[in-house]
Amino acid sequence: MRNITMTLPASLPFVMWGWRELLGLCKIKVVVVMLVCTAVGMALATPGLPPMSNVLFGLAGIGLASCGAAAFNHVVDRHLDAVMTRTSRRPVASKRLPVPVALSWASLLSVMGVALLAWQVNQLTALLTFASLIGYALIYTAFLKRATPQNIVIGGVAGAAPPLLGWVAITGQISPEPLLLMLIIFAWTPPHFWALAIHKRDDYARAGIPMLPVTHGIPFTRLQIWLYGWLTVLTTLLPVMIGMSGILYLAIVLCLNARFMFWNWRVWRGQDPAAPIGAFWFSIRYLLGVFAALLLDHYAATLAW
Ligand code: HEM
Ligand SMILES: CC(C)=CCC/C(C)=C/CC/C(C)=C/COP(=O)(O)OP(=O)(O)O
Repeated sequence: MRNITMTLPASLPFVMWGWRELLGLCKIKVVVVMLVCTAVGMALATPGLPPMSNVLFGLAGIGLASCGAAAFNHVVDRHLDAVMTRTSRRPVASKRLPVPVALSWASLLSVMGVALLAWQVNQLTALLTFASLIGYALIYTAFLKRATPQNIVIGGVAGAAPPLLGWVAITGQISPEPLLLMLIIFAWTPPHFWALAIHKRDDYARAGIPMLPVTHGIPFTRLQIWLYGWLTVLTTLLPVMIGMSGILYLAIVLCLNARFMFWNWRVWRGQDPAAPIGAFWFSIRYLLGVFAALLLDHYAATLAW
């Protein structure tokens, strides 16, 4: 008895420390934004409210699988992460968390996420989520990231999947509308990431990762951000063109697009060294804004009926 009361409080800090490190593998903030995009995909899939059990189990399963994918990324990239200042303090890169523990955690989250989707949502959502997981954790992280400056463009397909996953979790089938939402995130990924890559160019060069600013230089990357920025803006107009969203969405998105392109223009001009990191942070608020506008417009139209 005495032993138990002694060991329990003594082991508590270890347990707490362990959970903090394990959560640190999950890229929680990125996953939360992905789940917002997933939830919007779910909402837009049906005129009224989507079935609550599909929403809850869908978000839980997709969230767990995304955290699992992020944890695999920490394991696969540990040697690269250790070299870059931005990532060197990560749990596996800094050797605070042993690789087998991180691998078990990544596998547990991934299996739980995909199994939950197959069991409580539908097979197609489970399959597409599994494909996104493999796309990010294996194809992007283990191969593309080290192989080509187009890594994030191709790998962006996996990151762009959340609205499709959300839609399929409700309807059980793939339709053009969620593919269009996916296209918005796909086009947005290069301005989102390359802005950060310009800011952290030396980090990527030191780690030998062929990101665009390293292989083709910063002026060329600035131009690509400007061009992909315009492509993103065009994709955000497609929901209106196909009658999926209305005037409220258009009004909000025009304002967001003006601000987004102002940041991208500042990056393109290349006169302000703080512009790339500013554009990176704005890109996240921009994406959240576009998806919030889709949601708002959808429910405003439903209420008007
Ligand atoms: C292949 C596609 C993508 C690449 C290469 C990429 C890259 C990155 C990188 C390198 C960071 C910095 C992370 C850090 O400092 O820990 C970041 C941050 C972030 N990304 Fe992305 N990203 C991608 C797709 C996405 C998608 C699809 C979303 C959401 C739908 C997203 C949302 C975010 C958010 C919210 C942050 C800020 C995290 C924080 O505050 O710590 N990203 N991204
Ligand atoms: C199931 C599903 C939807 C999976 C998607 C999983 C997921 C968390 C994607 C995030 C995209 C992202 C942050 C890429 C950066 O990786 P990086 O290795 O280039 O960045 P880093 O250097 O910060 O690790």
